[in-house]
Amino acid sequence: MAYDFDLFVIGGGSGGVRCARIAAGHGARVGVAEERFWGGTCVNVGCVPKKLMVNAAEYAGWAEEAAGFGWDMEVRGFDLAKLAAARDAEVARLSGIYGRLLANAGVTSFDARASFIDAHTLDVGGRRVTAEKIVIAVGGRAVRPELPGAELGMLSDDVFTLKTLPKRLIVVGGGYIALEFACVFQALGSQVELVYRADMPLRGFDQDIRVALKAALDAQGIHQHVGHHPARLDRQGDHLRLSLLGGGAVEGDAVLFATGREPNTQGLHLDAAGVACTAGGAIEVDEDHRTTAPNIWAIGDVTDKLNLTPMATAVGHALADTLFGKTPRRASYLNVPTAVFTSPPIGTVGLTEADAAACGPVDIYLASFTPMRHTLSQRQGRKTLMKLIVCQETRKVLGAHMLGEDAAEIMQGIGIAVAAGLTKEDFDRTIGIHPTAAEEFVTMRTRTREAGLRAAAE
Ligand SMILES: Cc1cc2nc3c(=O)[nH]c(=O)nc-3n(C[C@H](O)[C@H](O)[C@H](O)COP(=O)(O)OP(=O)(O)OC[C@H]3O[C@@H](n4cnc5c(N)ncnc54)[C@H](O)[C@@H]3O)c2cc1C
Ligand SMILES: NC(=O)c1ccc[n+]([C@@H]2O[C@H](COP(=O)([O-])OP(=O)(O)OC[C@H]3O[C@@H](n4cnc5c(N)ncnc54)[C@H](O)[C@@H]3O)[C@@H](O)[C@H]2O)c1
Repeated sequence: MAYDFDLFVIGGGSGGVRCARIAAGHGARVGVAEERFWGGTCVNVGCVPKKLMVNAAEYAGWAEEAAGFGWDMEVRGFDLAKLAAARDAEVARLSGIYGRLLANAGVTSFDARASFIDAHTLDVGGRRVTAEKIVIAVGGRAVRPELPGAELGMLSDDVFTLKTLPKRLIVVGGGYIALEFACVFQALGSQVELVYRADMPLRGFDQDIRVALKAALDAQGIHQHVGHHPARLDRQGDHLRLSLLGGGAVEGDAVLFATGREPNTQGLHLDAAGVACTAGGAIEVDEDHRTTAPNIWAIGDVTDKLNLTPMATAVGHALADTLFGKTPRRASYLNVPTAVFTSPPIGTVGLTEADAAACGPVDIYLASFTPMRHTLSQRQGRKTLMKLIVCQETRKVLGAHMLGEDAAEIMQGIGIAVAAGLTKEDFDRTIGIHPTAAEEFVTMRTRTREAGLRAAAE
C-alpha cells in the first residue's frame, strides 16, 4: 500500500523536530503535526524562557555585590513587563526558527492536533493522513495536585504570562521547577514561601548537594516549609491561603504548583493503534524506543525516562538514523550531565554517593569554599561545594557534583570525562585553569572519607 508519508511525527517539540528533520535529510518523506507551538515545551514554556528569567534574576545579586568592588550603584527597581516583552520576542524568534528548519529540510508541517485512527492512519486536524512509520513525540504537561481549590494556583506555563510580580509567592514542590522558580522570584523581589514534602529539596540528588542547597535557600531569604503536604487552597479577600495537612497554613498573593508533569497522551486514541502505556501513564517502549505497535515509536517526555531536552533530541536523532540512515544506534541514558538553575546553580553527572556506595567501596573527595568573588563582595551564603565519587577498585570517577556559581557550565566538560570513564589520576594529571573554581575538580588531593564498605563485605 502506498502511504502519504514514510514517517509521520506527532509533536513539534525538541524530540519531534529533530527526528523529523534528520529523517527528511536521509531522504524520507516526512510529515509532522504540532497543535500548539513549534519548538515545544523547551522553547516556549520551558528551558529557554526559564533561563532568560534566571539571567534576569542574576543581576539582583551582581548589583548587590558590586559595592564590594568599588561601584556606587543604585537599583531603582525591576520591570517585569519589560523583561516579559523581551523574553517573549526571543521565544517567538526561536519558535519561528524551528518552523523554518523543518521547511528547509523538506518536511511537511501541519499546524494541527493529530490522533490515531489505526496504526497507520492519523486524523490530523480533521484530515486523514497515512504513514508507514509513526513517531509519538507529544511531551508532557504540568499537573495540579488533587486538592480542593487547586485551580486557584498557577502551573509553570502560567509563570510566563504573569503581568505583575507577586509580593508573596507560595511555591509547592521540591523538584527542578519549584526550586528554579523559587530562586528566580525571590531574587526579582517576591517573598517566596517554599512548601515541600520531604526533609530536603531535590529528591534523588546527592545528599551533600541537597544539604548545601537547603542552606543556600535559607541564606537568600526563601522561607522553607519543610515536610509539609498541601491540603487545600482558599481565596481570602485579596490573598490565597494554602492549608497544610496536620495544621498550619501559608499565605500569599499567588501559588505556583510545581508538583510534577504527566505524559501528554490524552485523546491520542492509542488503543486504536495498539500502543500500550505503563502504569504511570507513559508510553511503553523497548530499548529502541519501539512501542507495542511494530511500526510506531515514542521519544522524549512522553516516555518519562529522563525528561530533559538534550535527551529528547539525542533519542530523536538516533531513531531517525536507525530507521532511515542505515546506521542503527541508540542514545545512551548513562552519565547524562544535568543542571538545576537555582541560585547558586547545581551541576551533576553520574552516580550519587548513595547509589555508588550501594555497589561497592568508593572514595569521596569534597571541597567547600567561598569563591574569590565573594571575599570582596561579602555576599553571604554563597559557598561552593564540589564532590567527586571514585571507585576504589577501578579508580574511575563515578560521579561529580557541584553547587556553586557556573556549575552548569563547568559540569558539561566534567561530563565528558565521567562518560569517558576517566580515573581520579586522569583528573589529577590535568593542569588546573587558574584562578577559577573549576580547577578544584583537578586539585582535590586528599580523600575526605570512604563509603560503601559494608556493600563490599556483603
Ligand atoms: C518550566 C520547565 C523548565 C525546563 N527546563 C529545562 C532545562 O533547563 N533543561 C532541560 O534539559 N530540560 C528542561 N525542561 C524539560 C524539557 O522542556 C523537556 O524535557 C523537553 O521539552 C521534552 O521534549 P519533547 O519533544 O519530549 O516534548 P515537548 O517539547 O513537550 O514537545 C511536545 C510537543 O507536542 C505537541 N503535541 C502534544 N500532543 C499533540 C498532538 N496530539 N498533536 C500534535 N501536537 C501535539 C505539544 O504542543 C508540544 O509542542 C523544562 C521543562 C519545563 C516545564
Ligand atoms: N534544569 C533542568 O534541566 C530542568 C528544569 C525544569 C524541569 N526539568 C525537567 O522537568 C521535569 C519535571 O519537573 P518538576 O519539577 O515538575 O517535577 P519533579 O518530579 O522534579 O518534582 C515534583 C515535586 O513535586 C512534589 N509533589 C508531587 N506531588 C505532590 C503533591 N501532591 N503535593 C506536594 N508536592 C508534590 C514531589 O515530591 C517533587 O518534589 C524534571 O524531572 C526534569 O526532568 C528539567
